[in-house]
Amino acid sequence: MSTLFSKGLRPGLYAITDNTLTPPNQLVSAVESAILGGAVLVQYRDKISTDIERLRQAADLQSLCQSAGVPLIINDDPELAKRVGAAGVHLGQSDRSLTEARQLLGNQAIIGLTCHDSIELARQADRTGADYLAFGRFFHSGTKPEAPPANKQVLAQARQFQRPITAIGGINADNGAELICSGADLLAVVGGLFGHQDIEFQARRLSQLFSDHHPLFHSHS
Ligand SMILES: Cc1ncc(COP(=O)(O)OP(=O)(O)O)c(N)n1
Ligand SMILES: Cc1nc(C(=O)O)sc1CCOP(=O)(O)O
Ligand SMILES: [Mg+2]
Repeated sequence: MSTLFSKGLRPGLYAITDNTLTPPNQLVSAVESAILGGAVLVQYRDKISTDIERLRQAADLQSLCQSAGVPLIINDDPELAKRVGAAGVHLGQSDRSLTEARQLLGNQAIIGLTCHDSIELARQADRTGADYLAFGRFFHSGTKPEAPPANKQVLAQARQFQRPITAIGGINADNGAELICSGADLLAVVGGLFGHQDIEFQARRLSQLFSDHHPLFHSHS
C-alpha cells in the first residue's frame, strides 16, 4: 500500500450512518452489512440522539468495527471518540479545532477535515496534520442539501498534498466512478448506501468502483 495511507486507512467505501435512514435498533446490522459489502471506513454521524444514546450506539459500533478490523470515525465529537476508543474523528470548519482534537486523541488517531471546495482550506488542513481531506458536496444530497457545492477538479488539485482524499455528497454506485477517476481515494456515502433496502449489495457495487478505477488496484509496485 502507498505511503499515502497509514493508521489503517485504505482506498474504498467510507460508510456514514444517519439516524433518519437507520433506526437505532438496526444500526449495528446496517453497518455490518456495509462492512460485509466492503466498506473500509465507518463514520458514526448522529445529530439528534441524546448523549446517553450516542454513547451506547458509538460503543456498539466500536465493538463491531474493531472485530471487523475497520476503523470507526466519530463525527464532530472528539470526547465521544476517546470514550469509546474509536480510531478517530471527523471535524468540519465550525467544529472543534484539529489541534484540540489531536491533543485529546493523540498522534495515532485518524482526524479528517472538511475542506468543502477549497484548496486553501486543504492547505491549512495539510499543515495542521489532517489524516485525510474531505471535499464536497459533488451531487445533490438528500442528507445535507444545504452543503456548499464542489467541482470535481478540486480532487485533482488536492493530490499535491499527498494525503488521502475523500469525496462526499450525493454519491452512489452510478455516479461515484468519475470522482475516483478525478482523484478521490474514499467515497463517503450516506443515502446511496443506507437509503437502500439491500445495503450489502450497494456496498459491493460502490466497492467495486475502486477495483475498476482506483490507481492503487492497478499498481504493479
Ligand atoms: C467524510 C466527511 N466529509 C465531510 C463531512 C461534513 O462535516 P461537517 O462539515 O462538519 O458537517 P456535519 O457532517 O457535521 O454536518 C463529514 N461528516 N464527513
Ligand atoms: C454530511 C455531509 N457533508 C457534506 C459536505 O459536502 O461537506 S455532504 C454530506 C451529506 C452526505 O450524505 P449523502 O451521501 O446522503 O449525500
Ligand atoms: Mg461537523
